[in-house]
Amino acid sequence: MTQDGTGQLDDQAFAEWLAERAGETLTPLRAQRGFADPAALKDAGDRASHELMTTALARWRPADAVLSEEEADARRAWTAGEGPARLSADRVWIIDPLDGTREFSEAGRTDWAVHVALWQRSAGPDGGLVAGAVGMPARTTLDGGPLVLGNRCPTPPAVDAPPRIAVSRSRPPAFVGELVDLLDARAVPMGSAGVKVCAVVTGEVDAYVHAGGQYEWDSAAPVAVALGAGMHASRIDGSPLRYNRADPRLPDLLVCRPELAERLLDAIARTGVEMPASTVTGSAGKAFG
Ligand SMILES: Nc1ncnc2c1ncn2[C@@H]1O[C@H](COP(=O)(O)O)[C@@H](OP(=O)(O)O)[C@H]1O
Ligand SMILES: [Mg+2]
Repeated sequence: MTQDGTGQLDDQAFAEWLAERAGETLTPLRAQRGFADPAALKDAGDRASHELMTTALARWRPADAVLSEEEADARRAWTAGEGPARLSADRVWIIDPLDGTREFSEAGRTDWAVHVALWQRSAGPDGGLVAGAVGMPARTTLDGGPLVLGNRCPTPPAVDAPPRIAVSRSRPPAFVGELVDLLDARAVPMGSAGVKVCAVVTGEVDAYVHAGGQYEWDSAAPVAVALGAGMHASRIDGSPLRYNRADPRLPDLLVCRPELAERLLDAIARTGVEMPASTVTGSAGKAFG
């Protein structure tokens, strides 16, 4: 954490730098500890990455607030008149130190990620995401470097084929079978919200649909990356995704190629799934193997 110039990086470059640094902590942990005790490996990964990221944020962005999955009270829904500093802050880093924790603890899997997003109050009536990076430390770029997607990725060309829809391996939405039938689509199970959104951005799939439970840190950085690439990102009823709320639950989302958004939203509504009036947590579907 002594790199010269880190303090001068703009927010987007800093987000990418931080995602890459966290990966440098997580990758050796898997090699050192092995996979015999998955629960201990998950805990060690969550802790080490959270520690590195919050230390870096305190050093390089001391005036900003942080919402991390791994902090005490992260999941608490605050009521009026109480709450952490982030609720009155102008800038909040929303981080998931290790997304796809389950896959991180399984040998050979590369579908886990590090999420770094910056929410800023001045970015809209409800604030908005102004920077974001998703690091995938177990995947590499063509020149062998660690894969980190920022918010300036190009939109991949449209494909004239049945839609491929990324879904959770372990907790896919209950309506996914019906959705796939309605669209003559194909479900593509994989781990990590960040990896699934990046698969949309790179053109590996055309959409990512989730429902049944998630928190702001699961989608903030991936959504910043998706919006930067010109993708559609919303709740599954088409309403906006809002961040840095008193209640951090954000249980459903749709990220997809822009030209598919209307068709997908319409098909999701036709499945009869209960639409998200609030942050109600619903039931997840049957897991993929
Ligand atoms: N029904 C649910 N309730 C709460 N969190 C959920 C969930 N389904 C998925 N998630 C969270 O969303 C992230 C991506 O899930 P998945 O890999 O299954 O697609 C994971 O984050 P973490 O790995 O950070 O816990 C997971 O915990
Ligand atoms: Mg997560």
